[in-house]
Amino acid sequence: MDATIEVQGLRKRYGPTVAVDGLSFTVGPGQVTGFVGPNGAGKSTTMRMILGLDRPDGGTALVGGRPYRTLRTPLCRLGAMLDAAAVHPARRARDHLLWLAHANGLPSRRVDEVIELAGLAGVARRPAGGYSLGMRQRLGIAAALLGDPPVLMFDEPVNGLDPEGITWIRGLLRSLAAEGRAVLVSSHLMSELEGGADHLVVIGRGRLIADTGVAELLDAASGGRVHLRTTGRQEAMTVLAHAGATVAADGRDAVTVSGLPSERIIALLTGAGVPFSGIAEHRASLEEAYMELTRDAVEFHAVTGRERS
Ligand SMILES: Nc1ncnc2c1ncn2[C@@H]1O[C@H](COP(=O)(O)OP(=O)(O)OP(=O)(O)O)[C@@H](O)[C@H]1O
Repeated sequence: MDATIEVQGLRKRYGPTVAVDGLSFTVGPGQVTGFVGPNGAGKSTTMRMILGLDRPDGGTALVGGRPYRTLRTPLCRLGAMLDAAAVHPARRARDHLLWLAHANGLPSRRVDEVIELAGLAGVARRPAGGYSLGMRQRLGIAAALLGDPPVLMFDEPVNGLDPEGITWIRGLLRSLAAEGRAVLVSSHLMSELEGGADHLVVIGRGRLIADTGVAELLDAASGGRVHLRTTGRQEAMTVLAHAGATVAADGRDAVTVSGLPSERIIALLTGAGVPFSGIAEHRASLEEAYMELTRDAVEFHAVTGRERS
């Protein structure tokens, strides 16, 4: 079976609210795809439709080429965590997982493997009622991994976790993708995906804003800007502007230059005898790139928020 999720023209409306508005994207194997958008953008609704928990008003969502509801061994096709595991407080993690495994025809041996994978070995025999949010997230992830599925989907898995938990999840997602699986992970905070995702599907107001590799997005957002440190700021600005660059003073002894590559800037300044002590190409952060992409969607939400109050 293909390790893919294919969403095509997906639509969902709740009364007057259009939650998902003609969304199409593909989640491919061997990479972590970040599914990003502001609060209310439609991420959870899309994931519920992929899992067949919500019926689309239009469009299709396929897991390995088939609708989730038609899969004969769904747990072995797609593992998902939409909420931190909801477990009876008196039930132990191991028993919860054993019950899930047996209900799906999976061996008890697999339960011990996922307990190990999710880092729950130390607490698996304690009642879940005493678990922290982080431990419940790990239990949800263990359950998603039970069927060893080629496709994984996690809704806001790092929400509320401490830095150690975030680092752990990031590593886990990367290793799952390195095994060739398709991994879709949602977040409303781009910073949570920095260093964790290879590809991004960005949505706003239920619509696709960007479907792009992380590297391409960062290159585009970096915009060829160069930071220059110089004691001859005015002179540097004149020389570079004359050569066609866009220049902006940046503090007392620095200039931001766009429109010229660094080698050309160095050649021009050296030729004109303008001293400079540092030159660095600007690298946008993922957060910066995301803010740029979603500005319109966020403005929309700010307006509707005011209208509601
Ligand atoms: N069951 C529902 N009934 C009515 N409206 C809903 C329902 N589920 C979602 N919505 C609305 O649909 C829109 C999309 O919500 P959704 O939860 O899918 O967004 P999200 O991107 O997952 O947001 P968040 O990052 O806050 O989880 C929102 O306006 C939300 O209020």
